[in-house]
Amino acid sequence: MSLPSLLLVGCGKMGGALWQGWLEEGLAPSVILDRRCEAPPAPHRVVRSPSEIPRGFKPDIIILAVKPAGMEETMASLRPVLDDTIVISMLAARTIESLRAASDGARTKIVRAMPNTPASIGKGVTGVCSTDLNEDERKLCTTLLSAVGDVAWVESEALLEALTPISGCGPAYVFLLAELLEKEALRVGLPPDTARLIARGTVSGAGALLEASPEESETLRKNVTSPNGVTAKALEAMMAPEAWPATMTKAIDAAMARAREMAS
Ligand SMILES: NC(=O)C1=CN([C@@H]2O[C@H](COP(=O)(O)OP(=O)(O)OC[C@H]3O[C@@H](n4cnc5c(N)ncnc54)[C@H](OP(=O)(O)O)[C@@H]3O)[C@@H](O)[C@H]2O)C=CC1
Ligand SMILES: O=C(O)[C@@H]1CCC=N1
Repeated sequence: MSLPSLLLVGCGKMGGALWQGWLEEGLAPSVILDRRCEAPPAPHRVVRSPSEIPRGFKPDIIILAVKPAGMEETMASLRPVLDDTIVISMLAARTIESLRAASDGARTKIVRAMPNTPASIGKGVTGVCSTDLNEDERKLCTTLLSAVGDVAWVESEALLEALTPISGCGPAYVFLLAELLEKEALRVGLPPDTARLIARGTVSGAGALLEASPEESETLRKNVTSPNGVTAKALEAMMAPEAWPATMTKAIDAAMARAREMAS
């Protein structure tokens, strides 16, 4: 598939995950700008600073994946290549308005997106929002983002902010579950190799079943829970109102509050 020329700015945890996912699909960015990126130089070009962007290189789409606090500085350094581009910002908590202000009057369309790291294996979920794009540009962004997983366009930035603690942060909660299961496996006496194998295998197997099955997650949970059996006892502890349900609400609220702090 051929795509417009792509400049990936920031190739760390998230930018690197997108890059890996795109590479698998044969959609490598033309140029990657990152001070540390260790990506092999072909088929794309890796540069360490905007001054090293090849003369004459004209990106159509710029993927911004730097830390939120570095947004203004990065946008200012990109000003020479910003005109007539679509900037897709992956930054948490930075509004379209702030990105537009940082673009210093450039003729650029701004898209705000919230991906997640399973993009590196084509299993990401990306929320997207923009009011700047025409139909073709929207399709183009969908093509690019759907190469690394599912894409959900949302109507407003408020909704993008609402999905950030669910899907953007969500993989961390699942990895924490794997960590905790492994610790419990060790605590109840399993050898380390076995503890690791069964904890990771359980989380990844359940995720794969969830993906493959048409059933609701609730049904899949109930399928494991034999009446009056052992799972029921474990879930009684986890599903008590003050346990996981309350913790999850508290966690999502805390993440949203932090995003509001970072935006101000
Ligand atoms: N990690 C995740 O799971 C997710 C992250 N995001 C968003 O993605 C963005 C990036 O996060 P993450 O990948 O975790 O961060 P990282 O710090 O891992 O990656 C950012 C990379 O960009 C480099 N960089 C920053 N500014 C410049 C610059 N001006 N010139 C060259 N290189 C630069 C950084 O180098 P250096 O370290 O030297 O500054 C670093 O290598 C954040 O805004 C975050 O909100 C969104 C969804 C999920
Ligand atoms: O933790 C963060 O701020 C970023 C945004 C979503 C996932 N990581």
